[in-house]
Amino acid sequence: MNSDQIRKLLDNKLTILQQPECPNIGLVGPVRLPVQLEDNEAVFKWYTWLNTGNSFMDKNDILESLSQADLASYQQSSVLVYGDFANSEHALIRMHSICHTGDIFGSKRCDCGYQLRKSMRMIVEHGSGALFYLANHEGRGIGLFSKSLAYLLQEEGYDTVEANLSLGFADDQRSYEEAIRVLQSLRQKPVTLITNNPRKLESLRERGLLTDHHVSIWGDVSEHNNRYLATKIEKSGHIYDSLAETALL
Ligand SMILES: Nc1nc2c(ncn2[C@@H]2O[C@H](COP(=O)(O)OP(=O)(O)OP(=O)(O)O)[C@@H](O)[C@H]2O)c(=O)[nH]1
Repeated sequence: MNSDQIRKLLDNKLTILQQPECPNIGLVGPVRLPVQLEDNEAVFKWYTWLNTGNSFMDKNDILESLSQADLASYQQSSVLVYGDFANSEHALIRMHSICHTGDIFGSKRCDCGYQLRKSMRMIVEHGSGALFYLANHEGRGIGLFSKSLAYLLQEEGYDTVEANLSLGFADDQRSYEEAIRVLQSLRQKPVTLITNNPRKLESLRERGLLTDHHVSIWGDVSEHNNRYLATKIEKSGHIYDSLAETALL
């Protein structure tokens, strides 16, 4: 197959998202993705995206530069879409920040792995929604290497916020801008966010993308993560509600 044929095959699965004064984003999908969620199999529509870092990159530029771009060294974010996400009246979404230790290894030092699996089940049970998996958010945006250093400081008594600050970072370095652009390309109606984090809510609210409520997600509390969770509430302003109260008791 020659390169023209390859381009033709991929053409309608690759979309360029353009916005004034922002780099183009190449969005690929949907790719059919059957996923095992405990006893149930759910079929998601999976999209990945690439911030081209160059506002003039088009589909051809992206395809032509792929093999030289070393994309494996710079992880890409993606989104799992479920149901009739574009048109449904009510859709649940989760903006999930990557957590190598919690999501992949099942680390008990945080609640990330629990939140990832739980929110996927919630979206499927709800019938329509999307889980954004944000690959440049590791350690609240400080990266995996720095997160391991932060963990060592935490073992010496620092809390999550103090450890980030001591390494020269802000408490939370994350931006939701890219994910919001992708969200807007997939759905125009407001969404309900699964989160306890007021900064996530504010990022979407200021764009008029939110319904007037959110769904909280607390759980998997243990001796290993109770200080981490308490710091979220006490220092990062995570919303303490009846679900938090029950989970953290
Ligand atoms: N710096 C740092 N990051 C951590 C630590 N534990 C977990 N994380 C990161 O914290 C982030 C948690 O992401 P989320 O669960 O999406 O976000 P959240 O701010 O807790 O908000 P919600 O879960 O939506 O309420 C992930 O990027 C983890 O890698 C830690 O001890 N230090």
